[in-house]
Amino acid sequence: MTVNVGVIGAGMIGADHIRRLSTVVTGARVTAVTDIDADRAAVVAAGAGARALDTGQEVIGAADVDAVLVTSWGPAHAESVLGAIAAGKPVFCEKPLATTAEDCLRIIDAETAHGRRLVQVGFMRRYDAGYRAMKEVIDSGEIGDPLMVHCVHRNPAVPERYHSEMATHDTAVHEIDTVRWLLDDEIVSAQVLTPRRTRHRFEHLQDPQIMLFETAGGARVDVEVFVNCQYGYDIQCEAVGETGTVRLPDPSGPVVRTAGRQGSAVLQDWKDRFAAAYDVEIQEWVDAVAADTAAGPSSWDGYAAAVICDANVEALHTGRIVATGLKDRPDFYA
Ligand SMILES: NC(=O)c1ccc[n+]([C@@H]2O[C@H](COP(=O)([O-])OP(=O)(O)OC[C@H]3O[C@@H](n4cnc5c(N)ncnc54)[C@H](O)[C@@H]3O)[C@@H](O)[C@H]2O)c1
Ligand SMILES: O[C@H]1[C@H](O)[C@@H](O)[C@H](O)[C@@H](O)[C@H]1O
Repeated sequence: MTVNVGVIGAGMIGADHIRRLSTVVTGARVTAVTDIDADRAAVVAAGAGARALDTGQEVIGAADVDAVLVTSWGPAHAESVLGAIAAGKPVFCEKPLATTAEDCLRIIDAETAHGRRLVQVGFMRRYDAGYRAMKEVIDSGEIGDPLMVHCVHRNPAVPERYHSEMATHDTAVHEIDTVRWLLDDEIVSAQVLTPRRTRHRFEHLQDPQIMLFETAGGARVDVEVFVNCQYGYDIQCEAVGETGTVRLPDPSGPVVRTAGRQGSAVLQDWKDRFAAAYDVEIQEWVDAVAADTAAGPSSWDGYAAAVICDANVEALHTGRIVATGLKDRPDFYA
């Protein structure tokens, strides 16, 4: 079966996923594309041999759309996801699932009422080979119960529009989801420490930030977010267990020795770092849709990320330890 995909939002990641669906992934084709920028939709649709439609609702309702991919701006996600659920169509939504916890809960209610999972959220690190290998080690029990996780998330630089709350919502959200998944544990509190700020930043930005999380099981997680580190895109993660540790492997590249030094390049762009993970993520989504099942990060994971991010932003502004106050996970998402 070929899955016909309709895409809402033809910007940077939307166009990249359309390319992926058209040329990398097997078993899918893009049939319809929309964007509030109609010219952009027309260009991107033409490149994929698809139709450009005027609205997201038209895409969702189209007879030649079996499944929907939402890659518009975050505040527009909830409406499209709710529309797809109402139409009974599977939907892949780039993160965030929605920009408020209330909207995430509306999606959970709609999906639960529908009776089976339709939604997958775009937390692509769960599809990265290195993180998957880490999870296998943790799940095997080889390092004992995990006690601590140390994470580093560094970007070379960010534009002026990037503000202090985005260090949580845009950047650390990846670690928030990844750690919940790696440990199969829930984050119950958040705290943010604010070191001396780098000179290499726009004035309004608190950079770096150190985020401290506690899980329901008592593990402690620290995340260094440093988005103007200058030297490259650097993602690190180490889980420390009772009898050993496991560390995320660095992307491999040739080691060059010359002029009395040895070294290898540091990636500069997050798109390169996770390109393979995006491929696996979208392939697995298409395979699940074709098999009439759903897998991967769920609406519940989208809700949890939203609530934990909100608590973390409150922690940043108040300097306090903030309880995340997540609801109990419904059996539907067990
Ligand atoms: N998982 C990841 O690593 C990852 C990476 C990048 C972006 N994202 C997420 O993907 C989403 C898109 O990011 P981007 O970088 O491609 O942004 P972008 O600004 O390049 O693209 C967004 C596009 O959506 C369109 N749009 C906005 N509202 C719309 C609506 N209501 N209907 C139709 N089109 C609409 C805009 O015109 C724009 O073309 C964001 O939610 C972002 O957080 C996730
Ligand atoms: O939107 C981007 C993206 O999510 C990257 O993966 C992250 O490293 C950046 O900090 C963020 O700004």
